[in-house]
This record gives sequence, structure tokens and C-alpha cells, in this order.
Amino acid sequence: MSTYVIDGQELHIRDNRRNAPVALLIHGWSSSWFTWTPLLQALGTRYSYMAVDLPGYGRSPAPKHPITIDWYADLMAKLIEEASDRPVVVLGHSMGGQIAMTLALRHPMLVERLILLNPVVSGRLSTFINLFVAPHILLERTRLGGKILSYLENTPLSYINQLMKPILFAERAAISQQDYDRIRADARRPGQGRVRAACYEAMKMGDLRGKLKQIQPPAQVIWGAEDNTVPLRDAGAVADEWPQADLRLIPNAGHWPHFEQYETTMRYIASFLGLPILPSLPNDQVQQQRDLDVGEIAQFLSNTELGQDLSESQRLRVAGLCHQHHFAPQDVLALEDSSGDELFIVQDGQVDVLVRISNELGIEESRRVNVLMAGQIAGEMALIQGKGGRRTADLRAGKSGATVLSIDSRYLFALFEDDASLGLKLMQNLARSLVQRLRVQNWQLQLAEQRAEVHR
Ligand SMILES: Nc1ncnc2c1ncn2[C@@H]1O[C@@H]2COP(=O)(O)O[C@H]2[C@H]1O
Repeated sequence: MSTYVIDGQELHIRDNRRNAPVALLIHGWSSSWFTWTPLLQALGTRYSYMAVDLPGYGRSPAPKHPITIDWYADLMAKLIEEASDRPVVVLGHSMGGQIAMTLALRHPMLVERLILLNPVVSGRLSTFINLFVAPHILLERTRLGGKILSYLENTPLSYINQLMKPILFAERAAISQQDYDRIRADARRPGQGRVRAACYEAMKMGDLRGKLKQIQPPAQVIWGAEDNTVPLRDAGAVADEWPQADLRLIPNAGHWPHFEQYETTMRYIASFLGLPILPSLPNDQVQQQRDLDVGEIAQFLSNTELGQDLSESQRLRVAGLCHQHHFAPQDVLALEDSSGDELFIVQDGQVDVLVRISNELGIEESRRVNVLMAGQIAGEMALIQGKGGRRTADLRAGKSGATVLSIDSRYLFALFEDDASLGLKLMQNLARSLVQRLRVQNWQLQLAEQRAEVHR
């Protein structure tokens, strides 16, 4: 844990303190950094994560002044400025999602991407919460009320437990007793009644309906389909007002999809952030990927054959899969007839395409048939043939070497499966590049024919 002091406010933060891009994680109402435990290991492969205890929750003391969502968002903005010299990825759960969106609206320059889990949008929680939980919250505002409640809670009836479970989790959700106990302990932590009551009001005041379409950074919104805390009508507002957001509903999950359906939630997040989704991939690839600036690669992709007509968030997803390699002049990227499981994008320098051809004496020689420049792709032919596809030519770095991005075909196919419309666009782009090359070859053949005609 680290402690920051921002504007006199003490903040306790669970972090892994790496020299890597920052991911800021903001928990929800009546919670703590613990919210993020299922995701920390995977996020830590690429990010220096900071799972904050918001003021008034976990180990961070409550402020003396009234709490608003704007205040939380501005405090998070100052924390980002303190911890990072570039925009960061922000994850928010529930009320933390409302804070994250407010942060992106008020400080768009600080947010590279948003991932929101069951975020509060309208601030109007479910009828269940409003009918059964709100009275407790109002009671808890006073010290005496808090005492009465904790007394009732410790009776054999333990009725608060009966109330909480169906509100928080789907009926068939997979959540361990241990995790449930910790989430419940956070929600009922003594001494936080005043902050819980203040936040209940702050969420209503922080209504984001009508503002969602102004959010600039690319966003993924994940929602447990059986959420009984933040109603799905808020997901409806996202669908209506914010079509750019990548909205995913997860069955058999309630308000805590990352605990209840970890694998599906993690797969969505991993593909949005370009984290390794295939645990079998060698570690060194993950290592290389950590140091790449995904934002810069995404920017570069917009001028490549593969990245044409993709939205910014789609380019970011593809960029997250790229590895960068530097090749000295004449170095081999791929050999004819070998099996190929990578797609290449020339980033800098040139790549020669060489095929083996038998000359008049029947001796095989290597002939250069093409030179690929920055932005062009190579290796698509083996990829399109699928498993066991063979390279149709040698690929070698040109005279002054080459910097090349590569994408493992397993990542790419996993992405196609996960996001069919992005997959279709990428396949169209691969096909377009092949069509263009065939056209050039037909034209070159015609030209050669015409020249031969003249000489006859
Ligand atoms: N005639 C050509 N013109 C341009 N590129 C080619 C040509 N023949 C092969 N290639 C590229 O060379 C790559 C070798 O690996 P692949 O067969 O996977 O994919 C091939 C194409 O990307």
C-alpha cells in the first residue's frame, strides 16, 4: 500500500509500483480497493495499477466537507497528475464508474481509456435499494442510528445479510464465500455511515444522463445482466446516448461481474486493453509488450493497410496486440515454405519480398518481387490459409533495416471471435491489400507483354 496526500486529503492506495503506464482503479459505494482483487494480476502484466481507497472508505479518512461526485473526480484528476506524466487508463465500478465518467468529462486530457463495470449513470439506484436499503442509510447518518443497526446486524436473524446477497449477486453467480464476506465487511464497515449517506445523495446529484455522448476517451462498459443495485435502465442510457462505448452484458452476473463471471469479464477487459488473453504465451512476449506505447501504435495504425476505417477504440484494441521488432539489414523475418503464425506491419524502413525461381539452367535463385514500405502488411497469406499455412515468399529487412510490428495469429483470431464487426473490417483490410497487390501484378504482366510485343 502507498499513501498519497493530495490537497491535504490522505489517500491509501493498493499498488504494484512498476515503471509502466498507470491504470487508476476507482471502487464503488460502500467498498474499498478490494473491489479490484480479481483483476490485479492480469492488469499488473502491463500496468502500474493504483487501486485507491476513496476518502471515507477503506483506510482513507473522510473529508470534513460535503462530498460530491465532482469533488471525487477532481481529486482523482490531481492524483493522476501526481502519479503520471501521460493520460492513464481508468477503471471504475458502480459509483466509481460515475466518478470515472465525470473525470473523463471534466479532465479529458488525463484519461486514455475508460473501463466501467456496472457504472452508476442516472444516480437513481434500483427500487430494491431505494425501498429496503435507503432507510438504513439514512438511519446510519447519526451515531445512535449506526449503533442500533450494528446491534440488529449481530442478532441471529442477521437480516442485513438476507438483504444484501440478492441485491449484489446473480442467483447462479460463482462467488466464493470468502470474497462475499470481504465485500460484505467493506459494505458494513463501522464508522462510515455518514460517508455512505452522503454518497447516496451525491450519486443522485451526479446524474450523467444527457452528457454521455460528450465523453471523449474510448470506453468499454461491462454490465452483469442481473444487477439489482444499479438498474439496467442505466445500461439503456449508455446504449441510447453513447453508441461509441463498447457495451457488454454478462449473463449470470449481478453487480460484481468480475467476481461472479471472472473469465468472461477478464476476456472483455483483456481484449479492450490488449492484455495477454492466452496464458500459454511465452513471458518474453508479455515483457516486450509492456514497454510499447499502445496509444502511439494506435495512431500509427490509422495510416496502415490494416488500420484503415477503424475507429480509435478499434485501433487501440489492435495496437494492444502488437509487438515491435527491429531488424538489421538483410535479417530474415520469415522464410518461404515455413509455417507462419504472425502478421507483420512495416513500421519503419523496408522489407523485401523474395521468391525462389528456377532460372533457364534450372538453378534456383532468389528474386525480389516486391518492396514493402511503412504501413504495408506482410505475412497475411499464411494467416488467411489458417492453421499450418505456409509462407509464399522470404521476407527480409531491406538495405537500411526495418522496424516491424507483429501480431500473433492466435491473438488476432481471438479478437475476431470476440468482436465480429472489428474482425470483418480487419479481414476486409487484409483482402483489400491482396487485391491491390494482384492488380499491380496484372498491370506489370500487361506491361511486360506490351514491351515484348514491341520487340517482336
Ligand atoms: N508478389 C508479392 N507481392 C507482394 N507481397 C508478396 C508477394 N508474394 C508474397 N508476398 C508477401 O510475402 C509474404 C510471405 O509470407 P506469407 O505467404 O504469409 O504472406 C506473403 C505476402 O505478404
